[in-house]
Amino acid sequence: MTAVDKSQLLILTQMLIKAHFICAPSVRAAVQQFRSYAAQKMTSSPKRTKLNDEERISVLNPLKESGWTLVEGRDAIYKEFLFKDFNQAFGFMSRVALKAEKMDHHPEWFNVYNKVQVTLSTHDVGGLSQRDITLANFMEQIAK
Ligand SMILES: C[C@H](O)[C@H](O)[C@H]1CNC2=NC(N)=NC(=O)C2=N1
Repeated sequence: MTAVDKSQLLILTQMLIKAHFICAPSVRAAVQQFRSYAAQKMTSSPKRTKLNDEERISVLNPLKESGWTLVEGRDAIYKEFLFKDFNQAFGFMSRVALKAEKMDHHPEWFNVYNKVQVTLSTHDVGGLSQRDITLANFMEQIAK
């Protein structure tokens, strides 16, 4: 390596170090933002498109066995949950509410004392989507 090469290399290295210190915090913030956006998309935001015929059979049948029914005259599913008392019912609703907010997908529901009646449908697409299935399965998990 010639002397000129060495000094050029030194200047370039110094520039890179400077650039790194100037850019690093904002780049790191952007990378962090992208990561959490991607994580959110992957973990808690299934697609908001109508279920196709195949999906209807594979994902709806298990829910039907757990007491979910198809709503008449509307592409939605329904279930009535019964708890020991209001405390249990409201605890259930609180946990579902946090999940719903995370998913940006909200149940239609009605509560009196120990009873919670739930209807799930995706208004944006005018029918059932994977989000309804995910939320219904979450309710099944925590109602046990
Ligand atoms: C603007 C906002 O993303 C939409 O209104 C979301 C909110 N929560 C929702 N919840 C339900 N159940 N269906 C939706 O289509 C829906 N859309």
